[in-house]
Amino acid sequence: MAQNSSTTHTGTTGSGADDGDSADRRAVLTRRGLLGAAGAAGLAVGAAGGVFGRAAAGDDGAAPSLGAASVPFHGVHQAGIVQNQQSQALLVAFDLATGATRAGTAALMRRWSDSAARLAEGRPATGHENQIALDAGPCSLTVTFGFGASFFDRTGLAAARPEALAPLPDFPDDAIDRSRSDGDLWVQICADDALVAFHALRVLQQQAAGTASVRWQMSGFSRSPGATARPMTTRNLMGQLDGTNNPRASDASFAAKVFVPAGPADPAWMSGGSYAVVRRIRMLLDNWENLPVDRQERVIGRRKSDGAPLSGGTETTAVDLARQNPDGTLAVPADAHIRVAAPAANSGATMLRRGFSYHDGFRADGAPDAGLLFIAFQSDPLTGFVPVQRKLAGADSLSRFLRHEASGLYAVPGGAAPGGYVGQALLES
Ligand SMILES: C=CC1=C(C)c2cc3[nH]c(cc4nc(cc5[nH]c(cc1n2)c(C)c5CCC(=O)O)C(CCC(=O)O)=C4C)c(C)c3C=C
Ligand SMILES: [Fe+2]
Repeated sequence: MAQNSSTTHTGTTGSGADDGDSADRRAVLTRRGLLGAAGAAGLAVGAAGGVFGRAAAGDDGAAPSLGAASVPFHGVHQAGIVQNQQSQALLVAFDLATGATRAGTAALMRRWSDSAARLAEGRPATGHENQIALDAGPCSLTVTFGFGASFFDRTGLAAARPEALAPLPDFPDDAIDRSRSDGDLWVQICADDALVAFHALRVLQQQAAGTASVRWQMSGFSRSPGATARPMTTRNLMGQLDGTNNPRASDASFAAKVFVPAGPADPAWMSGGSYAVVRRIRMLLDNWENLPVDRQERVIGRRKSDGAPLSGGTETTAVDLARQNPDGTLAVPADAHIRVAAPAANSGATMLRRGFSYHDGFRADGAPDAGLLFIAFQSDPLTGFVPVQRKLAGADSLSRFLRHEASGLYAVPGGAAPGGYVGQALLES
């Protein structure tokens, strides 16, 4: 089965996984044939990096367009994990209807997978087509499906529930709203166009009718492709470059850290899959913005302007946690986020962070309801997210500026082959 890595997405980086060095694996599509010239002209500049960034020409010499960029749905792994973050994300959890059967759930996963594959190619959905994305190409749409712990009880598959899907522990200072957490099914929809993403959401919701209904939904965003003079790590709403020290697909240990291996230790249906931890983390932005920049930098352990570690060098220089200032203090403070979260401080715990910013208006006290939809993919949350968050909750100076308000953990099965559907090996076992 092919890897689903072909895309013309050349925008901002942030997840670290599908970075510039994988550009040669990308199929370069041009806007011709997918979009009308007039409507796409503006988009073409942004997607290619155009006058600002890295440009790539199509086989007819035309610049590839943002709209025409596509990520195949089918592959060994589901799409939406290793690809660069798109500018738009819709996260949605569904609960199965009372009386939903395993067969009915399997039929839903088949419908959803068929639609996700069609939409990822820029084709209309079968049934429930609402024309919302009528004039657009696929815009790097990815749809990623996951199963929550409750999914297994509801479908009579309790015995198949992986140990790794044990409920996340309560962490100190968590303020979790259960109505916006968990869920039987989780769907991550990402695209470089808000209408394309919403179109996919509506199609999936309508195709679920009678089998599953929405439990919660959250909307996130990241940098738009072409917004910066060169492709670079995206910034979060605290203004920091966020994603620098993510594992890279070129790292020898990348697959072992992010994807479930084939082998007796893990369920066969999870082979090539991953576990997604989702946390809605509100930022106390008024407090944060009142902190002088040099103190903000000591909270994270990196320079705000360019992301360089306080131990010296540039953004990509390896952090030297032992380095001392001339006065003998640690260059990267003992409670700095990057020190407390580092794999070296957590028995090698690693995860692929692929979060999105959110902003949902303002709270009664005038503070923005805004922060990070933290999403982390890993081969085992019990050796990935859990120990790191346990440590952060107690020792990270960034935690003074954060509130964890919603939480979810989902088994994200491996990708589907053409003609198959996500979760087939589990639901037909
Ligand atoms: C449990 C895991 C983590 C949570 C929750 C988390 C929240 C969180 N992080 C930032 C901002 C930054 N994080 C950075 C690095 C970083 N963060 C984690 C883990 C969690 N972060 C790790 C493992 C790392 C890498 C550490 C390393 O090895 O260097 C950075 C620095 C840049 C980078 O490497 O990405 C920033 C900035 C926020 C704002 C936040 C919650 C809202
Ligand atoms: Fe972090």
